[in-house]
Amino acid sequence: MGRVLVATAVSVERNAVATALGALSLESDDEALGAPHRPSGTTAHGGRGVDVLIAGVGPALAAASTASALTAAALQGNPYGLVVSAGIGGGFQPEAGVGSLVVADEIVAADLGAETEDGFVSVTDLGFGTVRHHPPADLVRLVGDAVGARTGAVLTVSTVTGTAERARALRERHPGALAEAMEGFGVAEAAAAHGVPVLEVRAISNPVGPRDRAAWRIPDALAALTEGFGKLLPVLESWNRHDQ
Ligand SMILES: O=C(O)c1cccc(C(=O)CC[C@H]2O[C@@H](n3cnc4c(=O)[nH]cnc43)[C@H](O)[C@@H]2O)c1
Repeated sequence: MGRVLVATAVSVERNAVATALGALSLESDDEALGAPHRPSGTTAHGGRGVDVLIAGVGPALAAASTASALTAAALQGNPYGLVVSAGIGGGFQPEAGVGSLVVADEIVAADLGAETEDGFVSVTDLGFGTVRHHPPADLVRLVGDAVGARTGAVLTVSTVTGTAERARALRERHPGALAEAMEGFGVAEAAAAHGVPVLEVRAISNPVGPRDRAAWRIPDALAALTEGFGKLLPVLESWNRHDQ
């Protein structure tokens, strides 16, 4: 069975996933969400071939951290067979309510492009690179069913949406979007560079829209993440065994 790398952004997310694995131990790490990121000593090693990495906030750091972990594992002759970007995220309303889970069927770099007089133009429309990755459809369906999550596009943004206007603009450009977060596309780029499939799972902590940081329900979302991973792990294990 291939090993699984779960890339979270911050320690509370790593801990929420590691709790589901029974792998919470380790480095005493009291970093709160929003506190400075400490990149060292950040991996929880689950007994089930699953490692949970604190990859950092934002697509660039998440990509660099994930690529480093994938390269190190490959050089050690023990490569990963699947990468999962996991954590909390903003949910587009009313589809993705606070406390619910979303599984990405598409991981989209939503602000990678150029503003023009005629609106936003993605880098692919400018002739460069890619702005979307697709997790394996069978895995998305299996995981969505197992954890009771909606499946749809999850947007990766470098700036958390803070106005109704921007939320509306994102939904107009991406009608299938259920959630936004800040790391999925970076994690997916690293996975793609290594030829490894990717999945993204988000527990919704806040609505996408006007900024109201006090209303973020982070503990509820982290509890949903733990519960979701408890149900998801057997699916990953069996998918790895049978479908790789
Ligand atoms: O309060 C702020 O201004 C602020 C600015 C940047 C980052 C944060 C974080 O708390 C990190 C958010 C962390 O969680 C994910 N997340 C959660 N909700 C959202 C959202 O609505 N839009 C984008 N990302 C979100 C994200 O993946 C980060 O890792 C706060």
